[in-house]
Amino acid sequence: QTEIQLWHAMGGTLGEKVEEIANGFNESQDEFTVVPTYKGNYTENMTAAIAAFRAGEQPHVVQVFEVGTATMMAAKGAVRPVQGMMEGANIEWDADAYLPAVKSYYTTPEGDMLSLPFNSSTPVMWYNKDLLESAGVTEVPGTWDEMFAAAEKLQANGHDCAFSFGWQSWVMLENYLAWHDQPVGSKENGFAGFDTEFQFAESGDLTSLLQRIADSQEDGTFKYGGRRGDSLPLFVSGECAMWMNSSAYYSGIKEQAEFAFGQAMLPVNTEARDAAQNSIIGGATLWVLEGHDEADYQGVAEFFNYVSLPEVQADWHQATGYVPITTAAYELSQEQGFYESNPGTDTAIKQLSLNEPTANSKGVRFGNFVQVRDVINEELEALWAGDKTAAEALKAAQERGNQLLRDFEASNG
Ligand SMILES: O=P(O)(O)OC[C@H](O)CO
Repeated sequence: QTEIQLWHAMGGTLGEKVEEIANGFNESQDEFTVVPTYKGNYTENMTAAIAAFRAGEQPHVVQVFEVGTATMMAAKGAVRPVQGMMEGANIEWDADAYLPAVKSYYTTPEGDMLSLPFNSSTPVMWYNKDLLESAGVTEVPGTWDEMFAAAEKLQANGHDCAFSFGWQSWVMLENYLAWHDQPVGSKENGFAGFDTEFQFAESGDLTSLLQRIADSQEDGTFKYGGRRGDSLPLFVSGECAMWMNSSAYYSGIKEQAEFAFGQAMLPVNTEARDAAQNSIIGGATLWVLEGHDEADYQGVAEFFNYVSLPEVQADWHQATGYVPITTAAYELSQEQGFYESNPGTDTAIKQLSLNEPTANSKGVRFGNFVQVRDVINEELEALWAGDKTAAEALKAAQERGNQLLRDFEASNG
């Protein structure tokens, strides 16, 4: 049997689920064996794969978060585009089966799919029903003013920490701007060319909101809990009543929370609850690396086809909170009554498709974005620590980010 190496970044229950999918594929045929290996978080996994490629020891498939898209696109010669691989393989495959909001993030301007959507998510607002109810918050906050009003009620009820969030650049900057139909950067957020510049520091309402959040640490309204999902314990322990982060924390929250929880759309920063645009995806896709025997790619293509099967996708979606990546998997989940039995679990997909995406809300594609995210993290941490104002932090992040964009452009044309 031919082994297909798959490097991924899914820890805990998500990792177990990846193993389950690989086993399912391995049992479905007898020519190929997919071997999944957990390589750490998204950045660590991507860095490991790039280093392995240079050493000629790369896996066939690597899971890369949406942030690494431009970097992978620029790695010509290292990456085998999925569209060509699938069409060249001996399988029946339909690129149109994938949800447009998901697929468009990973396609070339010519419409060719570069990597396989596997685990796509979007940030939602997780809330502790028990805490909100006992504080007399009868409606889940839909606007930022309502968030702060809920915080007052929680405090009056003796409860500090109204909210926290994780993946802060993704949730509070990239998605905040898409949700309010404002640009993160020029050139359609980088989709129309690498000669783009960041513009996020020019959003007056984002600046004021971040300052308001930083100031609200004083009375315990907001509590910063670290990067990525590091603040999950603040929510599942019941310390913070609301938590904005990926829909893909569903399995972790279900497993750990000893209270009734729900998920709702992100708050809007205006009086009008229905003013929201649409949120943008996150999560990751599967990229195929060059350098293996030609026959191996038939196995990769078969595995990708298996991963995309309605029943495999629907099960993955329902277990994890990642959105169903094909229309058929979404419809199957509806038919199975999953959303009726688990209210709120369609929040992510509804929020992603709330409106026809605009140039500001179809996604972001910036060079060196893994490094830019680090810069944004550092600057926002300076804001939470009280070392900078929101305006200073955003301005510094924008200037440092623009330098990274220019470096990327210089090395990739
Ligand atoms: O936790 P995930 O997998 O939904 O990913 C969150 C962010 O998109 C990562 O950039």
